[in-house]
Amino acid sequence: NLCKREYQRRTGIKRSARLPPGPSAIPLIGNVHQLPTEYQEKTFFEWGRQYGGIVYAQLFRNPAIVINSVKVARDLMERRSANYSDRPIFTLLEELLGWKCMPTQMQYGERYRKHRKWMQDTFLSKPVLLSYQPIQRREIYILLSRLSESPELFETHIRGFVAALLMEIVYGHKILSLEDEYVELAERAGTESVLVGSPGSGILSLLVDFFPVLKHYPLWLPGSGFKVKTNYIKGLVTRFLNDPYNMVKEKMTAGTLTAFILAGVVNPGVFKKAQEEIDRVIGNDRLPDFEDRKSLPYMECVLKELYRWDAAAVLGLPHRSMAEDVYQGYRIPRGSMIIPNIWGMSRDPVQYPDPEEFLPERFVDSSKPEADDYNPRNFVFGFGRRQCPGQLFADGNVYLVMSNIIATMDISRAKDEDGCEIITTPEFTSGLVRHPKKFQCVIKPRSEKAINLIARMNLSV
Ligand code: HEM
Repeated sequence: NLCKREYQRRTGIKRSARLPPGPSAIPLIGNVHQLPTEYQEKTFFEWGRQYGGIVYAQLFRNPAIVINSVKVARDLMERRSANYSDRPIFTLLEELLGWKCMPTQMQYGERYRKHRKWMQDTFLSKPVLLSYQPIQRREIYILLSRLSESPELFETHIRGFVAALLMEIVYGHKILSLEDEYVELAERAGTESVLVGSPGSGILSLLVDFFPVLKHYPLWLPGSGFKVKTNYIKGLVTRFLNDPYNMVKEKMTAGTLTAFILAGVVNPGVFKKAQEEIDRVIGNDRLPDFEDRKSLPYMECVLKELYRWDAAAVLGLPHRSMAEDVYQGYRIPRGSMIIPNIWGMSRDPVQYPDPEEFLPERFVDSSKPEADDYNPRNFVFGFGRRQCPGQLFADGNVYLVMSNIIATMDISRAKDEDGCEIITTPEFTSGLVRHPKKFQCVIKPRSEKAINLIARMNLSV
C-alpha cells in the first residue's frame, strides 16, 4: 500500500514498468487454454519467436516468465541468483504424491542451503567423484556383457545400469539382478508420479497445482479417480522416501544414454567417425577410461551434440522469483514461476543451424568467443544455485558409457521381413523428462576380440 514514490524509493522499481510481452490472457484462466497438453516446450518456443527471449504468461492467476534465451536465463537465474533460486510449490507432486521433502522441491532458505552443501559434497567434490569411478567401471563392464548377450533388450540394460549405479552410490545398496525389489519400487514410484500429471489422468490432476483446494475433492465425486490414484502412488513414494534423488534423474540419465543409441542408428556416419577416433587413439587392446577423455576431441563434440539434441529436461525445473524485479525495463512480479525452455534454447537456429539434425561437427570450432555460453553442457543441467548437483557425475558416466559402447559394439538399422532396412525417424516422449520412443536397431559386438576384452574386464573388477 505504499505510495508510488515511496515504493520506488524502497525497491528501486518503477510501478509503471511494463510486464514483458506475451500472448494475451483471458480472465481466470490466463493463457492456460493456449497451452497444448503435450510438448508445451514447442508452444513456449513459438512464443519466444513471436515475443522475444523473455515472455510473460499467466497460468490461471500465477505469473510466469518463459525464457527461451540462454543469455536471459543466465542474467536472471545466475547473475541475480539471490532472487531467483526458490521453487514454485507443486501441490500435486509435493502433497498428493508425497515428494515434499525432495531437495528438488525444497523452498530456498537456510534448510535448503544445508541440503545443497551436502549434495555438493556428495556429487561435486573431486575426491568423492574419484571414489565412484571403480563402481562406474564395474557397472559399465556388466552393461557391455549384457549388451553382447541380449542386445535386443538394450533399453532394459541401460535402465538397469543407471539404477544399479545410483543405488550403490546413494545407499551402498548393491543390485545383483534387474528384479531387485528396490529398483522396481523406484521405477514404479517415479514413472507413476510423472504419468499422473499427464492429460490421461484427468483434468483435475492438472488443475490441482493451480487450485490447491482441489486436493480436498471428495473421493466419491465424479472425476476423483485421480485422487484414488494419487493415494496409491503416495504409498509407493512414502515407501521410497529416503532416496533424495530418485524421481527424474534416473530417467534423465537412462534417457540420454538411449538417445545416444538412437543417434547412432539415425546417423551411422557419426558413430563410425567416433569409432575411428577411438581405434586411432586407444587401439583395441583396452577399453577407454576416464583419463582418455581429453585425447578424444571428436567424442567430446558427440557428447555436446547429444546433450543438445536430446535436451532431456525439456523445461528444466522451474524456479520462482522471491521479490519483484526489473529486467530490460520489464517488471517481473514477485512469486513468478520462471520457466527455462531448455529444449527451446537447444533449438536456436542461429547458434545451431538445422537444429533437428545430429551434427557433432557444429562444435568442432571451439574458438568462437561465445562457444562456452552455447556449449549445451552449460545449460542442459539448469542454472545458478539450483543447477543440477549430479552433473559432473552424470557427465562422466555418459562419456564412459558412450566411449565403451563405441569401442566394442556396432550399431546398425534393423531390417524388416523382406530384408529391407527400417528407416528410423527419431521421436521423443512428451513430459517433464524427454526420452526416445521405442525404436528398433541391431547392436552387436564388433569382433571376437571385443567379446574377449569385455569378459576380461569383467573378471578384473
Ligand atoms: C543427464 C542427466 C541429468 C540431467 C540432464 C539433469 C538435469 C537437471 C536439471 C535441468 C535440473 C534443474 C536445475 C535448475 O533448477 O536450474 C536438475 C536438478 C537436480 N538434479 Fe539433475 N540431471 C541429471 C542427472 C542427475 C543425477 C545423476 C543426479 C543425482 C545423482 C541429479 C540430481 C539432481 C538434483 C538433486 C536436482 C535438484 C537441485 C536443486 O533443486 O537444488 N541429476 N537436474
